[in-house]
Amino acid sequence: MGKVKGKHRLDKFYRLAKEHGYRSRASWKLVQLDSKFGLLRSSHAVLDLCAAPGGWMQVAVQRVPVGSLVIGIDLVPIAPIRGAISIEQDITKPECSKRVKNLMGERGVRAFDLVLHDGSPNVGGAWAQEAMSQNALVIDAVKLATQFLAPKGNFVTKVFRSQDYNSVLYCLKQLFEKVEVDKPAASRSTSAEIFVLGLKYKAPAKIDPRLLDVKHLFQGSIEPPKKVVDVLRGTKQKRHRDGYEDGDTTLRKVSSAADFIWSDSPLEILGTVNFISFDAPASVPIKEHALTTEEVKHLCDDLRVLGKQDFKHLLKWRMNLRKALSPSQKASASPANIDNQDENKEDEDDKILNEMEELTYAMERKKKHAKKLISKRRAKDKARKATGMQIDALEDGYIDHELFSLSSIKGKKDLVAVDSTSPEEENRNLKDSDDEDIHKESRGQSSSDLDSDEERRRYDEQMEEFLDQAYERFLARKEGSSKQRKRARQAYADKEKLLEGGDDHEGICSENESDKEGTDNESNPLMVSLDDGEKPSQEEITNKWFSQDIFVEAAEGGDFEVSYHSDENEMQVDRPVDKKLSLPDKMVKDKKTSQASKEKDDFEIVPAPSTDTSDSSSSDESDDEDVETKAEILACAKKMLRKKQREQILDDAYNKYMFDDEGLPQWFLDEERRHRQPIKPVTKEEVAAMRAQFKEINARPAKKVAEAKARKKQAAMRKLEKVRKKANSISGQEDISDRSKRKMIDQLYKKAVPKKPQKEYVVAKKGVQVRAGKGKVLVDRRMKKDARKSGMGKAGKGSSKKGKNVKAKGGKGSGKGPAMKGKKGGGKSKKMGVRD
Ligand SMILES: C[S@@+](CC[C@H](N)C(=O)[O-])C[C@H]1O[C@@H](n2cnc3c(N)ncnc32)[C@H](O)[C@@H]1O
Repeated sequence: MGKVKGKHRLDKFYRLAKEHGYRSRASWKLVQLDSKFGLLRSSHAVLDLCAAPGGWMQVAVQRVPVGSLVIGIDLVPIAPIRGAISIEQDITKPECSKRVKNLMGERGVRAFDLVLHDGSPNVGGAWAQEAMSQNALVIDAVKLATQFLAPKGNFVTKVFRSQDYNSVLYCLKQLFEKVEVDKPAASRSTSAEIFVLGLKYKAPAKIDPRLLDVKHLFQGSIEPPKKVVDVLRGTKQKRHRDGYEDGDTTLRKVSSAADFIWSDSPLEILGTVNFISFDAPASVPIKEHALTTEEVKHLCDDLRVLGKQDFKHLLKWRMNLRKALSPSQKASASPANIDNQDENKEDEDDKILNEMEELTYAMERKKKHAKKLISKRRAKDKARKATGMQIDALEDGYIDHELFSLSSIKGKKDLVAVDSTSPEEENRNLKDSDDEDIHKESRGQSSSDLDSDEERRRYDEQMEEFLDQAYERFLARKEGSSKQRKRARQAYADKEKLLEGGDDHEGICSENESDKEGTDNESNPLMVSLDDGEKPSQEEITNKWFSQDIFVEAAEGGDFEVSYHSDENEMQVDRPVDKKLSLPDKMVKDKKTSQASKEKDDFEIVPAPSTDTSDSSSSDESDDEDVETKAEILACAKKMLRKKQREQILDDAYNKYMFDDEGLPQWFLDEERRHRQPIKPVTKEEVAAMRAQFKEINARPAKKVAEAKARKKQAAMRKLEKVRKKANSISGQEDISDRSKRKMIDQLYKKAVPKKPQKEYVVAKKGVQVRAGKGKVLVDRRMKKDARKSGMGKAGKGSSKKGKNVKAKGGKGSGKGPAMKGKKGGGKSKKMGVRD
């Protein structure tokens, strides 16, 4: 009867039962039922039917209130259990109830609160027969329960899944207010057993004898409606943990193997039965066939526990077997083909289902990924805003490769389109594309992280500030060099001349462009073929570079001057003296080719700036300057980190002097430059604090000093360790008294620990001069007396060692005693040791 053999028998509950000293693993079933329904804690009298070897009895004794009666009955003797009475009887026999009644009389118990039944008939044989006798035994147990159960008492019985199960339920429902069905975890899923609980016995005055008559009861068993389970999608259906769906109460539904193999609707059979039997004579050749492996037989044993793969396995077995047993049927169209079609359909359904599952999973993954990206981006934006830093364009996910790809510009038209896009349009485009970017990102594509207007503005401001500072530093260094200023002014005038007659320069560019126009229409004008036979000369490159709008506009605005040194092969951008906007020195580039320029006359030759002696000022001075500037910048940067302060600094940057008024007299401009210095956003104190920080960093001990200190510390530790060992050995000696041991140990430690230099107060005699050396403090008499008094006060208060010492010393050297006038001090002074 679904008996488990071999290793599987010794499962978790078997081991647990052993550990807890229970006689059977079945004990755990009652433990679990009791935990769920709370049966035992309120039961003062328990009758356990079919109780051997006594596992349930043990649990009952443990869980019932103290002094309760627990009686166990079984066909076989039960070894004594403390707190329980066991009877050797057949529960189907009338003697059994007599014995119980006698015992009840003896113990003064009128009825039982709980009747348990876990009986299994000891009849080996066919399953159906066994199930029948099992259920008959259940009814015998119910009979006893009706005799001995107190009103509202409970009844627990084990039932085997079979056709009679419904009848048992019907019977119990007549007798109990509530009927529950449960399969505790300790009950093996492979077992057909299930537990039925009759709760709150109705205790009817009269019971219809037919209700407890097995023949009568089981004859009228109702055939439950057939319910076909789609076994291949079984996992999607709601599982009935108790093993039964509503209205489906038949436990053992059997189909013969022959029926299953030759049926036209195998899936229906698999869905309706829970056991495929090989007992019928028609199934014998199937059973003996090589294709019917042990695994198949095992699967047929209980279809309820099978999964989708198992059912597929059975269906495959059926198909193969059909082919093997009747090859003629293979060709015939009807049942086999229909089956095949069915199976194919199922397979397809399966595939679709699997695909759908995979798709949903993939979509979820993508969603998660997109969310992650967005949150990452937000976090970065936040961090950037907090620190006021610019985007690190090289970071992953922030590069729009297309944006910087020249290959995306297919022809001149594209280039014109790029050029002609106004900043407003660009911003609009950026905004429009922002949403798209998010979607792109969510699609896992690389997208550019475009700056917001705010960031662009900040970037421009910072760049301008940087340029301003660089130019101011430059001016500060150059100030005083009137020669230089003169030259700059000269350069400025020359530049104007250059611009006036600069048509040639432009002409070259336009000529070059017009030359190529015909061919450039279809090619990217920004991409130059490397295979071109004629490479552009350095001048051409230079011309092209400086012909860009930005330089022309800047030159027109007088921001800087472009000049070209053909002699020195140097191209230079000169800064005007009276403009703050300047380009860094790096703009001066070395010319690599030494090719002579044909158009050298087109450029004004400006001598390279001579190295001023004031520039080569001492390195100390420049270092100081650097530190000062660095401190200023850092102080400023520190302020910029805070939003409010940053906004304040930015606000202050807007003022009425922002724009250079035109037509102002030169002397006024000079004065302005000299006297109207911008107010720095940081105070002197803040800069000083920053400098102090530098100093602090510089003042940190050098590595070697730190190492030396560490070595010293290590040596001290080693010494202490040695002393500790010695002290241990001293304390271990038995022939020395404790006092002397302590003394010796004290001495050891004194030697080991370096002494702190003690302060020594020296009291001078009147009119005698005393030299106070290192560690000596010169005090007058009054002070000395005060010190002694305070020392005595302490000593008087407590019994501390220190106090005592001070007192003793004070006593010695007090008043007119010899210590005061003593000759030890050479008549000139007396020394008095006072502990800190
Ligand atoms: C599964 S065991 C019970 C285990 C028990 N609940 C425990 O925890 O140890 C089933 C018991 O029912 C007993 N049994 C079967 N038929 C019986 C009957 N007619 N009268 C009494 N006991 C019976 C068997 O002897 C067997 O010991």
